[in-house]
Amino acid sequence: MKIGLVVPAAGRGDRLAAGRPKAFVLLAGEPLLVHAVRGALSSGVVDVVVVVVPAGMRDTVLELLAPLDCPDLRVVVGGGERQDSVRAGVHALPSDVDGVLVHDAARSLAPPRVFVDVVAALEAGAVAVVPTLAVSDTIKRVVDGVVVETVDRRELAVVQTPQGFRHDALHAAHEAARGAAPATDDAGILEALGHEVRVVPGAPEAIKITLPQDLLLAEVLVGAAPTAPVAP
Ligand SMILES: Nc1ccn([C@@H]2O[C@H](COP(=O)(O)OP(=O)(O)OP(=O)(O)O)[C@@H](O)[C@H]2O)c(=O)n1
Ligand SMILES: C[C@](O)(CO)[C@H](O)COP(=O)(O)O
Repeated sequence: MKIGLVVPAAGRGDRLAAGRPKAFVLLAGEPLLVHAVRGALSSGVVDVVVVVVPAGMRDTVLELLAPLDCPDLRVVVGGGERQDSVRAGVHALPSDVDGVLVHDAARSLAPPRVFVDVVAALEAGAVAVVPTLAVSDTIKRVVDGVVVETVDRRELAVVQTPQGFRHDALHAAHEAARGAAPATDDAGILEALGHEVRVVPGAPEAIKITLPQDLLLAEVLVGAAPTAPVAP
């Protein structure tokens, strides 16, 4: 399959409040976006890269990503919501792409193994694939300050990116969702149309860097990453 990668990186990062758009905040001396794209390329499964950026940042991104040797790099400007940015990215893909990986710049430490697993599921025939982790806390539904239910966490999953889709299905779903209330992930848009969404194992280090404490954790995780292959 020919695989396109769409990286939404056009968010403001209000919750991180780092004084610049989040994708350009430094982690171990490099922008979050560079970590995210490098991780995806290391998987060896990506043929085309579309990065979706804030207005005015196109040249900066081309310069930042030049050393990574992206196979076919396109940079487009995003929209007001994540969903608008992903749609702009999907529109920038060449029509001969078969499968699409949508991967948040904010999940900078997603390991190459997850990209490989998501693409393998697409190649096995899935229309939509998400990496998930089990929930480790007890989860309750709370209404007006009162617990109304303890949810069975065995049925719950934390959902990450990269999320993988058949190109035609993702394009059609994003078109159908134009103008609707924004979804928090792309799989949700396909679910709403009745598509089956498969799961593969996520990765604990693929945290979404959202709050200042997430960036601190990411610094620790980068420092803990092995720099050489680990002997069996
Ligand atoms: N209009 C938007 C909003 C978000 N994103 C991207 O979507 C990913 C997940 O979004 P989130 O972590 O919520 O980022 P922000 O919207 O930047 O965060 P905040 O809500 O704190 O401003 C990020 O890589 C972000 O850059 C985007 O491309 N376009
Ligand atoms: C797509 C996502 O990363 C999956 O967990 C998440 O839904 C993005 O959410 P955000 O509220 O836009 O950060």
